[in-house]
Amino acid sequence: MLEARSLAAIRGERLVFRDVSFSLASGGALLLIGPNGAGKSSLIRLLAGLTPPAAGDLLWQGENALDDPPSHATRLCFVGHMDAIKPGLTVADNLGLARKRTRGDIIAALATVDLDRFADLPARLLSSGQRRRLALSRLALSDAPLWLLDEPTTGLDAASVRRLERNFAGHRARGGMVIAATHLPLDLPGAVPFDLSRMAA
Ligand SMILES: Nc1ncnc2c1ncn2[C@@H]1O[C@H](COP(=O)(O)OP(=O)(O)OP(=O)(O)O)[C@@H](O)[C@H]1O
Repeated sequence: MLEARSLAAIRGERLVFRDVSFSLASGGALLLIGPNGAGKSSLIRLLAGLTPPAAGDLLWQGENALDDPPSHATRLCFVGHMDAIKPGLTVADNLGLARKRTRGDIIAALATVDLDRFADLPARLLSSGQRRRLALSRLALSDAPLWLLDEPTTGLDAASVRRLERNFAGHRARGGMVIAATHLPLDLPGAVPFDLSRMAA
C-alpha cells in the first residue's frame, strides 16, 4: 500500500501544490491529470524520491518511504518524460547498463515494446517514438511493484499505446501499481483520476 498524506511541493520558490493525499493498494492505478504546470511531473518526482516534499508524508506499507531512499528506489521503476538513452550504445546495451542482464532478458523486455528486432541497432538511429518505447521497456526488466510514469504515451503510435496498456494490465494483475501523469487518453481500468489543478497552491 502506498499512501500520500498532505504532500506539498515547492519548485523554485513557488508552492506548486499542497494537501495531496491518496492511497493506492496492490493492483491499483492512479492517473495524474491537470493543465501544464499543475505539478504532475513534480509529484511523480516526489513519489520517486528524487525531490523531497515541502510538507507531508509518503508511506509504504505504513512506514515512511522517504526515510530510507535506497530502499524506496528498489520498490519503484520511474520512466520520466526524458528518455535517458545513450545514443552511442546499441538498443540492447542501453538496457544492460543498470544491472547485468542476460541477453535473453533484454530481448524479452524489448519484445514487450516490439523493439526486439532492433536490439543491435545503435540507439541514435531510433525514431522518437522508438526511443520512447526503449525507455518504457525498462519496466519489463524491473521487479519493482510501483511503476511511475511521466507522459508515457507521448510520441507513441496507437498500437504501441495499446501494448503499453496491456503491459500495465499485466503488471497490475501481478499485484503491481501504476501511477501515470498524462494529457493523453490512457486506458487504465478502474484508475482513479487525480486532478492536480484542484491542489494548486
Ligand atoms: N526545476 C525547477 N525549478 C523551478 N521551477 C520548476 C522546476 N521544475 C518545475 N518547475 C515549476 O513547477 C511547476 C510545475 O511543473 P511540473 O513540471 O511539475 O508541471 P506539469 O503538471 O508536469 O506540467 P506539464 O503538463 O507541462 O508537463 C511549473 O510552474 C514549473 O515552472
